[in-house]
Amino acid sequence: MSTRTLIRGGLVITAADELHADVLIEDGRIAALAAHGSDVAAGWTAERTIDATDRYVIPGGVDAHTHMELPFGGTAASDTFETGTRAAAWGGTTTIVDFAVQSVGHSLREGLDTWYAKADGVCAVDYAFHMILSDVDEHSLKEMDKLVQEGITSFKLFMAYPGVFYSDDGRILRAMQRASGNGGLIMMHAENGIAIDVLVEQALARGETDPRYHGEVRKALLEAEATHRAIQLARVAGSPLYVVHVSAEEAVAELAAARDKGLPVFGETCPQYLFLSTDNLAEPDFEGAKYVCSTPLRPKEHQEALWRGLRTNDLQVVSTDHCPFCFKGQKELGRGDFSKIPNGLPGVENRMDLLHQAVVDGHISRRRWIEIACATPARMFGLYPQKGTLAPGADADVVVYDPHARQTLSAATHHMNVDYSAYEGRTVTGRVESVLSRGELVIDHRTFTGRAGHGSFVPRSTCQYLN
Ligand SMILES: NC(=O)NCCC(=O)O
Ligand SMILES: [Zn+2]
Ligand SMILES: [Zn+2]
Repeated sequence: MSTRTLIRGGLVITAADELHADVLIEDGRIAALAAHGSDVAAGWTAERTIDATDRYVIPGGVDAHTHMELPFGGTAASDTFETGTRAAAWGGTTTIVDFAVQSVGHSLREGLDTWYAKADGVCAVDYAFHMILSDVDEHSLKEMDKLVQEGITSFKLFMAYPGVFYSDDGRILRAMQRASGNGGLIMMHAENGIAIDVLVEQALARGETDPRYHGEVRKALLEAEATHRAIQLARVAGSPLYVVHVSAEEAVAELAAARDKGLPVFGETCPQYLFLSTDNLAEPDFEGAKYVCSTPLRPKEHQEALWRGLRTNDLQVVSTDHCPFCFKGQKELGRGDFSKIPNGLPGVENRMDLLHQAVVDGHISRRRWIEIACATPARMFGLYPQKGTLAPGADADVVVYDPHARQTLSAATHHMNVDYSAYEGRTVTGRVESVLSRGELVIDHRTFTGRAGHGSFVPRSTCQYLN
């Protein structure tokens, strides 16, 4: 049976356009858009009408970098696929791309099947997977081809974390060569992990154990060096490259120089690098542990380069790298030794609001907000135009957004399964009011009306951002 929903009276914003239009949804897809008051829109009827007067009507957010339940440092990220996708819905994100993990000594298949099982039947919104390569060998290189066919079209490699996820340059080059043949996109955690481990050892030997030293040893120059090296390896392999969680001004400069040469090199940053800094890492009484992630938070001066990169398109995507660990019992594992603090910050619920605040603050335009948070991640990872835009035929993943509401971000009110907010007490302008996922209301005027299991796995095509 056909179900029709009408969203009346809002300002529709996509990466390409802003239009005062009504949106007709039928059978989980956008059926049509028509100007308010037009004969076409006036003729529409529906079982359900949502009043979006004085509201924005925007595509559901696409968060291309999350880690639900990621095992890390002897513990695991505290959001499950159930709690994490519910929090995503609250924050106006209707698609996540999470990272399935290949463990050393195991196949990609085993890792991917573990992630399918974790997510199956529990997600509130749609999800897709990238694959983390931790053990590049002949077998896993062949498996990459099969995964691309299966809709897992991007592969993350780590120049950091020796002994865990780390790949040396030879393995990275081989994976890039394979990706250049099968259409996969290589995503890079670009930090010189071998050098960082030396600096960690030396810092601890000097008794420098507080969280702030996490930021000091993970030097901006070592992010820039790894970014430069990854770009050169990708050139040699003839593959495109997407650098994840860029935080250092010097790394942005490497990306900009590569892009000036016309190379297919892309960069992602995250809200924590745009809004937080080493000042947070230096908070007393071990509070700085809440802000330990890698790449690390940088001194405030780096933020302007990130905003500029987002405006000039040297950075294309803002994802969260959502990887929450509770302060109690998880971050605390690193009391007395910063290198034992599990790395990662919560944020899947906050991204759309923080980026709207960036619109209010004049860093980016409204359309650029939608471009970096919805449209480009969808195109970068082969989900467009099913996701990331509002156009006939697209999935009806729609957010009704109140641009005037004021809210104070806090662990007391957020829905992520983590006992602190990285943005505690920060007041932002703008708030998600209602959210549809494939035409189903999952947030209805600030009430969760979704269900675990509504979210489906979405196979992806290859990168659509190259041309
Ligand atoms: N980013 C972070 O600190 N934790 C998650 C793992 C990663 O993305 O490197
Ligand atoms: Zn990473
Ligand atoms: Zn990550």
